[in-house]
Amino acid sequence: MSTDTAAEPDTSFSQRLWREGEPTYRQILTHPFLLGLADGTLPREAFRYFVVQDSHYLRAYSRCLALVAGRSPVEDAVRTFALHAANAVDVERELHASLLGELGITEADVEDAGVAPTTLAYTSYLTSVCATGSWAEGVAAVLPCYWVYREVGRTLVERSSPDPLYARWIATYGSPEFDAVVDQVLTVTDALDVSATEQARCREHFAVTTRYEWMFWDAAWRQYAWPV
Ligand SMILES: Cc1ncc(CN)c(N)n1
Repeated sequence: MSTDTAAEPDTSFSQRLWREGEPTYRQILTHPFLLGLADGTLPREAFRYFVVQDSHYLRAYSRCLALVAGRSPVEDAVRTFALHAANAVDVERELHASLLGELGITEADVEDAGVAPTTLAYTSYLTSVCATGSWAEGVAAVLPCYWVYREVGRTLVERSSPDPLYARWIATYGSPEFDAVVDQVLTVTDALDVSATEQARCREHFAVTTRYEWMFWDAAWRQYAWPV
């Protein structure tokens, strides 16, 4: 195990990663996009932007999961990430297909909208870490995408939203099925055998991709487009 686990024997690796993202996570919970989603006041245009960009994001994300699966030295983890690359993203794709349909957005509209700056920055970062970092770095980089959404889902699901579309989005991430998917990845994370140097890099990736999660909602809220 890592050289610095002895310093914190009762703290799991995933909990140490979470600490790096926690200040950002607290700001995520009070972001106007999520407050609006929960109370039903989120403008449709912001939600449309989000769903379209998330379609682009998930295409890149499933490739990142396939990269993480292929680079795993642990067979169980190969299976977990390969299944997630196919199935877990499928579940979200189904959600998107139904949301896109109800919002009147076609596949052609998604293509025409193109990849917005924040989506490109986030997916480029993920792809580069998953392709060129160590296996553990890849796991740490993809983890906030699972974990932040689960925590947001858990927080919002009790009160849900008066808007049925927003309620459906909340229900997906607050569901026991999504919970189980995230638990699988946390199990892999806590079994990682990482040196102190690698742990530091993992913590940095976790902090960065948690910030990108905030930025992704913020870009939708502002409908941030290429300035030139
Ligand atoms: C940007 C983003 N981050 C996370 C998730 C949840 N897998 C998502 N669908 N999109």
